[in-house]
Amino acid sequence: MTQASKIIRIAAKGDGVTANGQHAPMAAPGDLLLPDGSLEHGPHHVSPPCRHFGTCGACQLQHCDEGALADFVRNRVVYAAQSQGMEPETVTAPAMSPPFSRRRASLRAINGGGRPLIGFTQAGSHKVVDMQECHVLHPRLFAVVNSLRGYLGRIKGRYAIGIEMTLVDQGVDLNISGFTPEGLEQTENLLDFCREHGLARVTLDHGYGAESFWEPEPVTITLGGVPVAFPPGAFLQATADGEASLVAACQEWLKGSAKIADLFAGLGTFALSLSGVSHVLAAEADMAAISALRSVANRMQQRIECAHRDLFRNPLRAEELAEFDAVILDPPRAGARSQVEQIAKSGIERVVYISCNPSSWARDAAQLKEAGYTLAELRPVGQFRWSTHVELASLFVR
Ligand SMILES: C[S@@+](CC[C@H](N)C(=O)[O-])C[C@H]1O[C@@H](n2cnc3c(N)ncnc32)[C@H](O)[C@@H]1O
Repeated sequence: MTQASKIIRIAAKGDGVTANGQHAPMAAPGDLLLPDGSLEHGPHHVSPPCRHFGTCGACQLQHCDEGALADFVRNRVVYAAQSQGMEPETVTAPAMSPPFSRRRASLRAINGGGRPLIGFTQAGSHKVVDMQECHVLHPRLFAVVNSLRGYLGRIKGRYAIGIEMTLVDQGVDLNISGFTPEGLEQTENLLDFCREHGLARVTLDHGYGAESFWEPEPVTITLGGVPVAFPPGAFLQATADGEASLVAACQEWLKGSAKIADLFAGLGTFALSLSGVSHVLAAEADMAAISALRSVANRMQQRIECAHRDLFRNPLRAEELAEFDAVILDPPRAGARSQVEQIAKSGIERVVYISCNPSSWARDAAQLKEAGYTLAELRPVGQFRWSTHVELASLFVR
C-alpha cells in the first residue's frame, strides 16, 4: 500500500474496512489507514469511555461515535437481507440502547494470586478482566459486582466461578456456578451478603441445575404488564428498551390479527403483550419457561395457549399453522431452518421474524423469499451496545 485509504465501514467482526477491502482493527469509518499501517483518526473516532476497552471481550466498538454505531447496526441487517437478494421496502432508524442499560450479564470470578478478579472475559480467552468500571451494565448490576469482590475476598483457595446476573422485578438475581459455600461460616457469610445487599435471589448450580439459596420472595419479571415467575437462567431480552422496540414492532405489525402463533416464546415477552387483543399460541422448548407462562396465563385469564415443544425437531407443521393469521418467531442464534420450511409451505400471510443473528436470519429469510414472501419492513435494534452483536425485527408478507 503506497497511499492512505479511508475506512468506509465496520465489518461484522468489528474491524474497519477500506474501499479496497483492507481490514484495520480499532478503526472507525472516516479514519485514514496510512501506508505504514497506522491510523489517522477521522470525525467518527471517539475516545473510548471505559478503561478496559481493548482487553475486555464485551465491547469492540467504543471507539465509534453514535452515528457510526447506528450505521454499523443498520448495515449489518441491511447487508444480510441484500446477501439474499432482498431489498426491504422500509428500513427504520436503528433503536440504540443507551449506556448502562444492560440487564443481563454473564461474568466470571477467579482467585488471581490471593485477590478476587471479577468481570467479563477477554475476547477469545478465559482470562478474566477485573472490572473496575463498566459502561454497558445497569448500575444496579455493577454495584453487585463490587460487593461480590468484597465477599469473595474472604474466601481462601482457588476458585473459578460463573456468575449470571439479571435485573428482575425484585432487584438483582444471581445464578452462581462452580461455587459451594463450605461449612457454617461460609454459608452464614453468604446469607449475610445476600441480606446486606438486598439481593432478589441467589441460586447455586453444582452441575445438576440451579438450587435456590436465597429468595426472600418469589422472583418475577414483568412482561406485557404481567409479572411472570422468572426461572433461573431463563431468557430475557438484553435491555428493557430493546425489548420495548421488539414488542412495539409485533404490536404494530400484527394489529388486527385475531390468532397468532408465537414460536420460541420464552416467558411470553410477545405473547403477553399481544394477548389483550389476540388469541396466542406460545410454543417453547424450555420446560421451566413455558410452565411459568402457562401458570400466569391461567391465573390472569390471558388468551394464551401454551405448548411445550421442540421446534427444531418437531416444528409447527404447515397444516397446524393454517389456523393462524400470523406467526412470530424469535429463535436462538442458530435460526429456525425446519420451522421456516413449514411456514414457507403454509398459507400464512404475515410472518414477524425476530433475530439476534443476521446470518442465520438471512439463510431462513431466503426460504421465505423463495416461497413468495416479500420483506416489507426491517427494524435494526442495537441492544448490545458497543458489541458486534445486533438484533433485528422483520416483517414478511405474502
Ligand atoms: C431468543 S429467545 C426468545 C424468547 C422470547 N421470544 C423473548 O423474546 O423473550 C429464544 C427462545 O427459544 C427457545 N428455544 C431454543 N431452542 C428451542 C427449540 N428447539 N424449540 C423451541 N424453543 C427453543 C429458548 O429456550 C428461548 O426461550
